[in-house]
Amino acid sequence: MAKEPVRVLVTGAAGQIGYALVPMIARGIMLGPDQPVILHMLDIPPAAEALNGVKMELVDAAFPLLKGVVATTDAVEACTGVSVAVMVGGFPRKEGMERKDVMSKNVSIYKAQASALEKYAAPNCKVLVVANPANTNALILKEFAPSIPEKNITCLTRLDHNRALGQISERLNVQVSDVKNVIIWGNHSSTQYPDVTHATIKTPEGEKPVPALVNDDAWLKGEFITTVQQRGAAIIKARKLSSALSAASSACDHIRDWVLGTPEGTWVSMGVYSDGSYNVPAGLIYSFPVTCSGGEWKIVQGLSIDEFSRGKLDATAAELAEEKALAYSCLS
Ligand SMILES: NC(=O)c1ccc[n+]([C@@H]2O[C@H](COP(=O)([O-])OP(=O)(O)OC[C@H]3O[C@@H](n4cnc5c(N)ncnc54)[C@H](O)[C@@H]3O)[C@@H](O)[C@H]2O)c1
Ligand SMILES: O=C(O)C[C@H](O)C(=O)O
Repeated sequence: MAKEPVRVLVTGAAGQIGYALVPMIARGIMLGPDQPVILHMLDIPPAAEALNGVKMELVDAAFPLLKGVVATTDAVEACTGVSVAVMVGGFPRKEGMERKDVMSKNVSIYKAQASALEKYAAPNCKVLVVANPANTNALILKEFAPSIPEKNITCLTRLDHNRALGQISERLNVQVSDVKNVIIWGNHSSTQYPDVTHATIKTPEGEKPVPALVNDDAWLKGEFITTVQQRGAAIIKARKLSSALSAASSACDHIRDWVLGTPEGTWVSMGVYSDGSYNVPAGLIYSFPVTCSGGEWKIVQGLSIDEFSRGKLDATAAELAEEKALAYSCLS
């Protein structure tokens, strides 16, 4: 029997990530090739005409899984009945800015949209915040939507996770699909900690640890980390626009794994509400290694954390605590 369509919200849908993301959702890349979808696209009035153009293109593409399109500038209409909400709406940084420089504009959007989601989305709606500063926008959304369970509010660090996989694959000249279990800890910012301590490569002789195969601690603790931390800035420098196709693809990966589950023996990185695991202060949205099953994520427990890693985990947590304080000062 054909499945009932799922309503998926994309905010900022007239923007560049939105333009890459909505066709991926309509093709089944986010929720699976047998899951029909109804797309809800929200943007602001100055972008209404462009948004309508995106809607026209979705109709023209005749996606078999696409059962309807709502294109609106009304947050209530956009949020009504959605089971997945991908929050991309906001303002991207420009060259030379840090992601937190867009804080004051973006956190107020997330405070306002929290209540529309809380009141009108389907019960158990899964929320993914993409817009920067992603962790702190997600935290503000959580705090101003107290009836949405905290486990349902997440932010995107899967792009950083995928960037780390890509860097290891290039360095070792192996297929990216053979690299797994990197970790992004902390903030989607230049203090994030891309960690390969527990990462492995699939080889004909079985799984081998990445640190032993790379065999260059200076690179792993230096250039590898800064390349991943600075990749967003490098894309902005090259494109004069922030990453879009990789962000859209990673957002699909994030929701797909959350809804459909992670493969056995594999974890991914998600920004989730900290419960104090790994001595990360509770009450921050922090990126952890997680596995997903039955539509729920779970933080991977018991990984060893050496002194180098401990310092990095704490530094990015400290930045998130600062961002939280700054966000509240912007809202007051
Ligand atoms: N977490 C990540 O990995 C990641 C990756 C790439 C980009 N980003 C962030 O995603 C966001 C979007 O990036 P983009 O390149 O698509 O930007 P963009 O400027 O092309 O698009 C953003 C869209 O949001 C809309 N918008 C603004 N305020 C809104 C509101 N209140 N409600 C609904 N829509 C609203 C704008 O009109 C615009 O159409 C930025 O904050 C960017 O920094 C995050
Ligand atoms: O870096 C940015 O500002 C955009 C995005 O967060 C990215 O990581 O590409």
